[in-house]
Amino acid sequence: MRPFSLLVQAAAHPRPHAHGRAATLCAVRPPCAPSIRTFHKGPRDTVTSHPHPDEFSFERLGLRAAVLTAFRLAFPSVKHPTPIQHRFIDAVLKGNDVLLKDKTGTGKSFAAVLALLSQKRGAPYKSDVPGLTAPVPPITSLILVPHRDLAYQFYHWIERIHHHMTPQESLPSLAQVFIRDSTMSMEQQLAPIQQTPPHILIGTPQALLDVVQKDPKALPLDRLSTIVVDEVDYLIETVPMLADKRTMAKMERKISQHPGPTRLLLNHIYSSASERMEKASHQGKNTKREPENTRPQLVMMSATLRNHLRKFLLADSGWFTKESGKLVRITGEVSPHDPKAPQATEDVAEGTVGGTGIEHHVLVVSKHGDIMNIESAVESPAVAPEESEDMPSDDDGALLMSQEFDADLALLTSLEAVAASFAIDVPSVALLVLPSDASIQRVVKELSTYGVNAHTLDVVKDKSGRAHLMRQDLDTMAEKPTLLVATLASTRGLDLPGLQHVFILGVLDNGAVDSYLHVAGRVGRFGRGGKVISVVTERHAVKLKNGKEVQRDEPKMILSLLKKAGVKPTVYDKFD
Ligand SMILES: Nc1ncnc2c1ncn2[C@@H]1O[C@H](COP(=O)(O)OP(=O)(O)OP(=O)(O)O)[C@@H](O)[C@H]1O
Repeated sequence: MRPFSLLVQAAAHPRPHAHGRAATLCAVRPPCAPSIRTFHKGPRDTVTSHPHPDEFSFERLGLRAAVLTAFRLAFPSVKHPTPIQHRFIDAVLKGNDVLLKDKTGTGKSFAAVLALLSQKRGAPYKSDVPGLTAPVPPITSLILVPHRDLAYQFYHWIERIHHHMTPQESLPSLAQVFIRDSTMSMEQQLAPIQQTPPHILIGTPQALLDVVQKDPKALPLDRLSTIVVDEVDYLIETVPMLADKRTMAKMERKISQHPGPTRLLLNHIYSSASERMEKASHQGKNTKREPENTRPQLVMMSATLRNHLRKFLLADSGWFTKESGKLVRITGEVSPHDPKAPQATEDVAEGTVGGTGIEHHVLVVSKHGDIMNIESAVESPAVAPEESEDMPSDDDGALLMSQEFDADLALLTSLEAVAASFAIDVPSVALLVLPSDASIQRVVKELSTYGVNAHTLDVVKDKSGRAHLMRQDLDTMAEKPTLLVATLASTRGLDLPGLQHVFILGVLDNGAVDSYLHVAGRVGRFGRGGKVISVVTERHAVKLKNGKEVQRDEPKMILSLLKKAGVKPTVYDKFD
């Protein structure tokens, strides 16, 4: 079996040179200024994603020599950092807190890895773990990710670089993954991390929170130098500005009563750090010299960062530094839907789909099983209809199909459309993303009855420590094209550079634009092209859990979200 790396090796090439605009670092005013609810935007560091080799080089960034040499050998196709990567790595290595937003597939996560690998490791200390007598080095950085596949992707990049490092420390001392694993007890999972604390620990917030809640001393989180939160808008829930203030208040109450694991974990880490720093300053200790008496540097990033989340992070969370000039905000090319752009509203997506060469198609499945391009898929821009009253909302509970609509027929016809497109259009590998409540197993089974080589998308680590796609012999992908099937929850941030086609079944996340942007962003990475093909069902009645019947108009929902995302559906020429 060939490793997952082969997908990565087919990695994107940088775009042809484009001149980057000079960027200015900006600092956000310390949150101790005026009111806690006041949000100081400050100037943004807005730069272009395109590389400019003369100005920007990995060599100038001060990466650790061993890391630089190994990275060059492991990723020969990655020649120059983009201006944003340059700014980002520089800011991280200087110890600043960073809030980064740039399009999907522009190398944010990859740049974070290079920066973290180059960080200095703290001095060994006497651990609290029973039975551990010799001093151990601290965990330097913690990377928080929304799902296991992304954790293994980070791990895999590090593994590839580690392979070329000299002198070579052991891989577990460089990086380890900590995710929920039902096959092992928490203690069994923790043992290798406690025995050999890694330089970089990659984990999901829930798994780490489980540990902290059971035993706050089990992991030395009080000695972390840096915390990176990838896909921050997915991990931290905030309430958007709504016209209905009562609903907003209700949602805010819900979040404060039941904060998610990332909030709880960061609250734990940063409030403990503040307490320690306060105590140390009362005792007159020099906090700079004692790692356990400082707060960890915080780096957060995503391709989509709504204003309400940004406000929460910068003004209310209390996690970012209050030190003047120590917080760097970096924003990629401004999308036409950025709040700075004319007519933009809070409700409009603040992100764009990564590649410029991505085509967006929408196929509509009729009640009678016909498949056709969405009506407005022409050269002219699609006009999105107004939001309708009868569109189901999250509060209505899960949707149930009504008697008149044959959900099974719709599903099978949609899968038939995917199977047909896959057969004629996909040379090696494609991704099919399903709604969160769909059964991957059933879809994989149905697709195989249409002769599709379909598999669950699953990145795993094997016994030798290598990360790869489960059950995938990537050697055979070109001979036997493969369709990887996943749900929305497990595709965030995933990098499959060979991917040129993403199929989306239905309208994901009830029409949330950001979800579409992230799924679509699995293609078109680093300037490559790709196709995003949504297969939706004609308007039909659905029964909600509360017994109410509403109309679900998927064609209308998708047109509305595409308009917000700033993209136009074009005709998919394989169908009428
Ligand atoms: N400077 C570079 N030149 C060429 N390729 C690069 C460069 N930096 C990263 N890449 C490649 O680009 C791909 C995308 O990287 P990455 O997953 O870090 O993007 P991202 O911005 O984090 O995406 P997302 O927003 O979807 O999480 C990877 O395959 C990586 O190897």
